[in-house]
Amino acid sequence: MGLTVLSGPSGVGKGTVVAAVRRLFPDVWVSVSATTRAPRPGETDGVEYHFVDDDRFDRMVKDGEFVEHATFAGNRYGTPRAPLERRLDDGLPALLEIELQGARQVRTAIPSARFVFLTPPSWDELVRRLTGRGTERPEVIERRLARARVELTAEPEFDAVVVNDDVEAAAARLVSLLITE
Ligand SMILES: Nc1nc2c(ncn2[C@@H]2O[C@H](COP(=O)(O)OP(=O)(O)O)[C@@H](O)[C@H]2O)c(=O)[nH]1
Ligand SMILES: Nc1ncnc2c1ncn2[C@@H]1O[C@H](COP(=O)(O)OP(=O)(O)O)[C@@H](O)[C@H]1O
Repeated sequence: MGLTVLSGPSGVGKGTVVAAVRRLFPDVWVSVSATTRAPRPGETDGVEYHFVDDDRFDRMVKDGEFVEHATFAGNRYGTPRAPLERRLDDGLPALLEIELQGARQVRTAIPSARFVFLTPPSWDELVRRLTGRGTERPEVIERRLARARVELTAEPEFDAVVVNDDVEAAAARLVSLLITE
């Protein structure tokens, strides 16, 4: 049981499925990324993300503090190296929820990781979910949907594909992948 990387287009339900995975499998450790995105209502610094400004993000990049980092829809995101390495050194399961460019960097840095792609039942359903969440302005949704079209073509790069039709079923499938050698 090592590292599992979960990717998939914005709005597919990664956050929702990861929350269900935590309930089914409380031993899983989920990395907390750093981001320059502004917190959404209800998000707490250090819980969903470490919210940092651009200067701090630059310094973290320069100091080699990230396993991977990428810009997504105008904001920067990165996986802090030290907590992940501690967890993997102890041989415990770890989960990263990151976008495609970051997943590709992890594939190079940690080739033994397992890569899982979460996909929507249909394009229209993805649009409905991203719009229905109501957390982004229309132009941000457009940017994320444009990016989603690109990300969906990368599905064949992944070791496993999970369709997020039903949240609990998708979460159970992800847990089974997390605990498989
Ligand atoms: N490369 C990379 N992507 C990340 C990281 N943390 C989050 N992301 C991805 O960045 C994208 C945008 O995340 P966010 O703004 O929280 O929106 P949401 O995932 O649609 O709720 C998603 O695809 C996340 O999986 C990270 O540390 N590195
Ligand atoms: N299986 C599902 N069926 C219907 N709606 C879903 C499902 N999974 C997630 N959602 C909804 O879709 C929206 C986007 O989910 P979210 O977890 O924020 O996606 P992501 O983290 O991939 O951007 C949310 O409003 C969420 O409640």
